[in-house]
Amino acid sequence: MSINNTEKSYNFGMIGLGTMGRNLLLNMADHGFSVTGHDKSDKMLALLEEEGKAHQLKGFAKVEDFVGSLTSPKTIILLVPAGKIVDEVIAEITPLLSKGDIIIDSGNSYYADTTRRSVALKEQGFHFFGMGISGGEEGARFGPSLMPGGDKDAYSVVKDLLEAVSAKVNGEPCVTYIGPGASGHFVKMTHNGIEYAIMQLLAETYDILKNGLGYNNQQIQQVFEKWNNGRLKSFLMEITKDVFLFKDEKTGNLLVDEIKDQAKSKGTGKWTSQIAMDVEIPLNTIDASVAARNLSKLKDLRVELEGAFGKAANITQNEDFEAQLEEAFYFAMVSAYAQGMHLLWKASEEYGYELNMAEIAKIWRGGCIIRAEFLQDIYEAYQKQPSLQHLYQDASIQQKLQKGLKDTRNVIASAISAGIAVPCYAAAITYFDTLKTGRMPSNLIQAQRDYFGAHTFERIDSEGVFHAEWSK
Ligand SMILES: NC(=O)C1=CN([C@@H]2O[C@H](COP(=O)(O)OP(=O)(O)OC[C@H]3O[C@@H](n4cnc5c(N)ncnc54)[C@H](OP(=O)(O)O)[C@@H]3O)[C@@H](O)[C@H]2O)C=CC1
Ligand SMILES: O=C(CO)[C@H](O)[C@H](O)COP(=O)(O)O
Repeated sequence: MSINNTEKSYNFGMIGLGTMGRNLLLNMADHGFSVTGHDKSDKMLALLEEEGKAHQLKGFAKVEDFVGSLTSPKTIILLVPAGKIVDEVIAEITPLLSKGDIIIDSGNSYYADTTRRSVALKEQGFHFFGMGISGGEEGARFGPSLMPGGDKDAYSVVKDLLEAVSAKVNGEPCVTYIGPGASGHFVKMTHNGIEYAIMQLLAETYDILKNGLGYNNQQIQQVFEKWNNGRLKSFLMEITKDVFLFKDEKTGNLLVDEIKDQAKSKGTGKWTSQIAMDVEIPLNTIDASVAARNLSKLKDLRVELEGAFGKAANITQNEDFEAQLEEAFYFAMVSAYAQGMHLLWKASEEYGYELNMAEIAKIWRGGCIIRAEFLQDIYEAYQKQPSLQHLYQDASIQQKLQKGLKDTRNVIASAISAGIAVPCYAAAITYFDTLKTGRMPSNLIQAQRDYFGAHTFERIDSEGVFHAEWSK
């Protein structure tokens, strides 16, 4: 059965019309592209009913009709749940496609799956690329940040479409060709790792304000609102401040107070930490945010241990505490972005992604969940020094970190003294302190390894490896 079918052919097709696919399809239609959709359920019918009059939308309930309606090269974007569904959809459509046709997986697919799919589809003569998308429902509808990576020839076919539908900052589209292979999905995964850390930092700040300083939700909203008018301006700060005033229809209370303190996840944050471990890049702040979601799930154990050890105390505040907290947030936020960029720097080398770090920062300035004023600073840092290993090496960022360091230490020490859990803040300062330690105590680790396992050690004064008979 076809829906709103005509004899017309369509240039781009979307499979998966849920939160993201539906909105991106509407966005494409808004920009005058001739598009059609398909979903395994009857979502196309609902979409046509709601939006069909206002938009030139077509849809097909049968995948054969959907594929058949596309002009060549047939170009299909997938926005279905990541994992085996992507393989199932690819297996369903490839017999209906011809060599040279293009498949774009825009879901949050695991980068190694994208590498596997790229190789397999290339062997079959298809063009394939993995494209990260960020911006949620609103972004997909009115301008997301897009991270396409893989087959460059295929990118040239969809470049105009992607540039048209993406968010714009200073008139420039928030999309760029990221690089070969699974680089698009790797960059999106890293984006989400940073997202986890910033979200957790906002949550820890809420805890400090609420339980440390005794602020109510309105007061917390005001703090975030004030910060959002300054250098901390970001999409996550913006939406978080709104949460504190949102009323629950059911109880009439503020909804935030009615929500369970157990955070869920779909995996991208965990993958970021796992892969960073594989390529030996430390992501202390991001790792702490992944672990914090897991800690949140241990509700019964947390309640039991609160009974045994007691609740956190108040923070004895001085009048500057709020301003110091702003410095601490800035400091910790920088660590999250710096760690993500450091991972990308390493991945570029390790996997041959040839990443342009400035361009990545540039396309994250708009449309995506981690868009923030600070991304302009990151963009400028990598523009000045394209091969910069770490953001902390940038002189202007060094100056800002140095300025807030004393306040940052004071805030984190005060929270820790009061027993308020600040895993990301603590990780941020520890990460910084370790990175600026010229001689770490790791000589002792090597001595221990050699003592119990004859793993050998290296000496400062001579080349080569050595072993000592420690127990003699
Ligand atoms: N939501 C977000 O903010 C973001 C999501 N993403 C990623 O984008 C992808 C899509 O996410 P989202 O839109 O939120 O997910 P949804 O679950 O809202 O939408 C997915 C759609 O795909 C449909 N679907 C499932 N299997 C098939 C199939 N075999 N053939 C055709 N359609 C199918 C689903 O139908 P049914 O419901 O009937 O199963 C559903 O309508 C995911 O990988 C997600 O991680 C990326 C960025 C942001
Ligand atoms: O990609 C996204 C935002 O950028 C998705 O919203 C993703 O689902 C968020 O991750 P999680 O569900 O693990 O919190």
